Amino acid sequence: MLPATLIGCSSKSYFTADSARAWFRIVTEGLAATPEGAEDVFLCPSFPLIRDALDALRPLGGLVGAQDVSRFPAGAYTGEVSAELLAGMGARFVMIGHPERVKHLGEGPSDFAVKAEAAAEAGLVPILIVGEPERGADPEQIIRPQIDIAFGGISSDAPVIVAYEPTWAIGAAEPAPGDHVVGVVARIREMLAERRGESRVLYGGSAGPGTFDAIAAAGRERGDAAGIPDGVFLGRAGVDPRTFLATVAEVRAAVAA
Ligand SMILES: O=C(CO)COP(=O)(O)O
Repeated sequence: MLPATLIGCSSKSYFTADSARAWFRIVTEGLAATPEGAEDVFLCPSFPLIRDALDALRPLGGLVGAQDVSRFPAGAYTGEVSAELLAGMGARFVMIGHPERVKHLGEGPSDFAVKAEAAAEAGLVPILIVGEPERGADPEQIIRPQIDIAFGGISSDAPVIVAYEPTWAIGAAEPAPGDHVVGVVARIREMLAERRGESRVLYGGSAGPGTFDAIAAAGRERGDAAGIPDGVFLGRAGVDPRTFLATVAEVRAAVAA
């Protein structure tokens, strides 16, 4: 079973050994002081930090994901990190389809499909990042194929997470407007309802304190509960441990309200 709410951070390539140590210390202290611990929290750090992330978060019920996975099985693939290794270590998630991997590493939909398959085969849950590349592009037309292609090779029973991250809102001055997010998340849920397995939908893209509240308020205003995501997926803001803790507190309060 996937947690009902998920508040996560992809630390991308931001952490140094020292800043990661500080993050784990501050975040685990903060979460340990809450009744929920880390039961709704996950971190996708760089590969070398996966063990530290597991040691820090798992005792509090938190989950750990990887930012990428090899398309190959364990074997003679120098530099690769197999899904089997990640799963065996205790990781639960693998990010797939992030626009930064498209832009900087030339990945595309066929890579995402192969990686989702490798992940699911090892029992890892793919976190598929979807979203329109430019402001104004039709999210409906873009996201449906992203989901269909990436999940085309995995069983309909496999659990999946979709993070709605419009490319224009990643690394931007502000997140996508709440009203826009609500409309797209509701559609993504309809697309995922065609699958048999469990799914969660998150929002990411310059998310931080205030983002989930704004989306939830827009959802209530539209009377569209299905448009409110199951949580948020932070980049930059989450790399600051105190901002991450503030976001966790905000989402928990909003969900409980
Ligand atoms: O890409 C992201 C998470 O996957 C979001 O990054 P930022 O929050 O830094 O825009």
